Amino acid sequence: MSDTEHPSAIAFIGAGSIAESIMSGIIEKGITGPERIFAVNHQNDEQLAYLRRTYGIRASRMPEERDQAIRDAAIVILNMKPKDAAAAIADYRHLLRQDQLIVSVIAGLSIRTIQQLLGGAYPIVRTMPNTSSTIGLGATGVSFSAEVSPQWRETALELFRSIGEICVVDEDRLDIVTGVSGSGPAYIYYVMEAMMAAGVQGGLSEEAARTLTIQTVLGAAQMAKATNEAPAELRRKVTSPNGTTQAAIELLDAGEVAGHISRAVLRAAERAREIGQALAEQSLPSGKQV
Ligand SMILES: NC(=O)C1=CN([C@@H]2O[C@H](COP(=O)(O)OP(=O)(O)OC[C@H]3O[C@@H](n4cnc5c(N)ncnc54)[C@H](O)[C@@H]3O)[C@@H](O)[C@H]2O)C=CC1
Ligand SMILES: O=C(O)[C@@H]1CCC=N1
Repeated sequence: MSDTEHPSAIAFIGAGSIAESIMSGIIEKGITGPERIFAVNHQNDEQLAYLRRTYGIRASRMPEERDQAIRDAAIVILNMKPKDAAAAIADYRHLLRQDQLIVSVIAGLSIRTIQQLLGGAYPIVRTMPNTSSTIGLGATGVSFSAEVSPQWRETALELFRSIGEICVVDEDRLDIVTGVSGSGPAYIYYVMEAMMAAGVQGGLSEEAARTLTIQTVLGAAQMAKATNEAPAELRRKVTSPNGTTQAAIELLDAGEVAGHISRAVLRAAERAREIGQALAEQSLPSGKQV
């Protein structure tokens, strides 16, 4: 998507980890010029200065500049924590219009609740990206409200496609997308931390343990993608009968690690649902806190 085809200005409300991942990815891919990107956060001016310096975007909490930028934006991306969503939407909804595309990356927050908080049938793209979007290797689940036109759908898909792989799913599947790929990078980092620590414990330098671990994870993911073989088959090829891998896997099996990982993914999905339910209740007049 070139700047001339889609000269849309994009406003990020919330300027933390995931906002930075998405904006850096779309700038890196040349989706839109950094001068067309605006970001605002709650109170961290240092973070906004960092984003201006690092990416050349516009970022400010000055009311005039902020309000104008949000009004001018064709696409507004909501990037705050679930607990802050209701207050943030209340702060900004007077600036938003139904001819803008509202994108949410907020875990659990349903399209219905967003529309309730906005007070109208705004076109909403609900997504679940991940932080690997920073380097164009994100994995994003996407679903649309009925109000999103085919043209807006394509624009949103191109936006997220430019920073990685996308899967369009029914909205009720976004919680399990959160469990698998939204939170997913953290599980892989968790395994990497343990592999590196063991490498050092076994006598490697930190640098060697880090290099070998990163390359191993990268190579395993690339192999799965490039060969299209099932992970179980790829694992079989590493595992010599009665060899080192078998010894390691037996230990993992004894600890029911695969079951724990599956349960962890499902627990993350369940947590997304809980967050969503609390937000839905909170959006009602006598709502409770998330
Ligand atoms: N970090 C991740 O890997 C992913 C996060 N998400 C979702 O993204 C959202 C943000 O997560 P992070 O970036 O990790 O959080 P973060 O804490 O790094 O950033 C949140 C941002 O929201 C801003 N904010 C809060 N209230 C605001 C308000 N009233 N007006 C303007 N800005 C406001 C904060 O100032 C901060 O810049 C969450 O809802 C999370 O579910 C989704 C996918 C992956
Ligand atoms: O931990 C969280 O709640 C967010 C959603 C997916 C990744 N980070």
